Amino acid sequence: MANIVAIVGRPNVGKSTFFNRLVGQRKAIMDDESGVTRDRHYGYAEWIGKNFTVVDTGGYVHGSDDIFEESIRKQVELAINEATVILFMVDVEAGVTGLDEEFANVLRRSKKPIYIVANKADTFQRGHQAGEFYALGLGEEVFPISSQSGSGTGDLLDEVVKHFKTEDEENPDEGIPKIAIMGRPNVGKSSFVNLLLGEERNIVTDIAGTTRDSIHSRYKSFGKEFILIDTAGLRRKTKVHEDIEFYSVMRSIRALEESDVAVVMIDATRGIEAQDVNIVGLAIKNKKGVVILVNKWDLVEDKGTNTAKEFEEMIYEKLAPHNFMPIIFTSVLTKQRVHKAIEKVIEVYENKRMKISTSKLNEVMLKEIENYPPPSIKGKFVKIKYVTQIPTHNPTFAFFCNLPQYIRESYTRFLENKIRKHFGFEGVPINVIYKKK
Ligand SMILES: Nc1nc2c(ncn2[C@@H]2O[C@H](COP(=O)(O)OP(=O)(O)OP(=O)(O)O)[C@@H](O)[C@H]2O)c(=O)[nH]1
Ligand SMILES: Nc1nc2c(ncn2[C@@H]2O[C@H](COP(=O)(O)OP(=O)(O)OP(=O)(O)O)[C@@H](O)[C@H]2O)c(=O)[nH]1
Repeated sequence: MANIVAIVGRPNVGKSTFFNRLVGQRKAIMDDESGVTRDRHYGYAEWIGKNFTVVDTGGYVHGSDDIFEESIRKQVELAINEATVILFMVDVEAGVTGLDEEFANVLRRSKKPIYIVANKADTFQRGHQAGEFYALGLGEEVFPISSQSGSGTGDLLDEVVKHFKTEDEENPDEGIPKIAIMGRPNVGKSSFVNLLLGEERNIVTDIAGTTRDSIHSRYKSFGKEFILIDTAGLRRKTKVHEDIEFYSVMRSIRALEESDVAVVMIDATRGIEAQDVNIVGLAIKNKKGVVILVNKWDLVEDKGTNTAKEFEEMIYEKLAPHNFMPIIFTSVLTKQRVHKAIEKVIEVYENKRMKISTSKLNEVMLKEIENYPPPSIKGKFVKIKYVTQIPTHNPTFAFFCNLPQYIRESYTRFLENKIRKHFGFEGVPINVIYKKK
């Protein structure tokens, strides 16, 4: 089971700053204007050898009937449901505010361990003022910290990790593909997700809560188990338009980072467009498996025997030199080939984890290399001695040779093509690297 730390608190106390410090990347969106962190953000962190997930909740404004704020409130509750430990962040500069008290009232109902994190305690003097938060009558202890400088965070984390389960527990999600569904607006992402989760919905496990909107929920659909990343954002449409594009891009990127396989949906009625090419490029750059769905296939009129083939060629041409992604023609509306799409995703995931033995690899590849050795450059002859697959998260092949610097890009493509020809790896980016030997 995962260890989850949720950071909650009213807007502008420094949740994003603290989150970024823990996660070590600028994953959350930060802004001086309050209320900017509008979505649940999560990332992975580590403290003295213990790994955990950090959830940064957006600002929570009580008693408002604004839909957007309502959804924020829900997300906070969700975070609370899912958390192993709750960090309730307050601001020593501001002292106890009415909103802090309202937060405390909600949090008091939670049975989870809660720590009050008194942020912006940049100086010793400020640290002393943190004592006033004991008045909230909540939590195990108040920890003065400065998210900006990092002071005090170590003591806090030492306490927090005491609540974690031990590391040697098996990851229950090991071997289950994490899927991100990507694509331009209106291509059918929500419909696809709803089809997967809707009628044949069958939640296998949830990290903690019972809600379907869990951060990493495992589903079984069409007979396959998988984890959909950040589906809440896909299915729940807010009525607020400001910055929606920005947030949807952010969400896609985040979902992509967390996933093993990206399902990229293309609209059959529009063909492949620049934005689609960008999305696929992003997935490949991130070394994710890719499955392309050409959706709304039902809307394509007068389909002949070659229509799909022509479509495929057009896509590969636009994505050149990448031609390893499977393409499935689907209609989410009529459920045509949706089952096949899911099967393909699982297959690509398995390809991504595939390991080829060194003996097999050398047997096959050294023969190919002998038939077509690296062309000599400036009188230099490159001699490749052996090849091995390096144990990494995505297929990486190291070719050991005398003069790695004299190998051209085109020869790398040749090697990649031969690996694919013999061993498959459909849908998965391959790394070919050279080492001096
Ligand atoms: N002095 C000081 N300022 C801080 C510290 N941590 C954060 N801030 C500042 O406080 C402001 C709000 O920080 P954020 O991290 O955006 O706060 P948030 O709680 O995520 O805010 P919302 O997105 O509105 O929920 C920013 O201007 C930060 O630079 C700190 O330790 N000391
Ligand atoms: N004919 C047809 N319509 C479809 C298909 N898939 C989705 N649609 C329709 O296309 C429209 C957009 O679908 P959504 O699922 O909302 O698309 P989305 O990609 O989630 O859109 P955004 O949330 O804007 O990014 C809806 O009216 C769907 O009913 C399909 O396979 N065939």
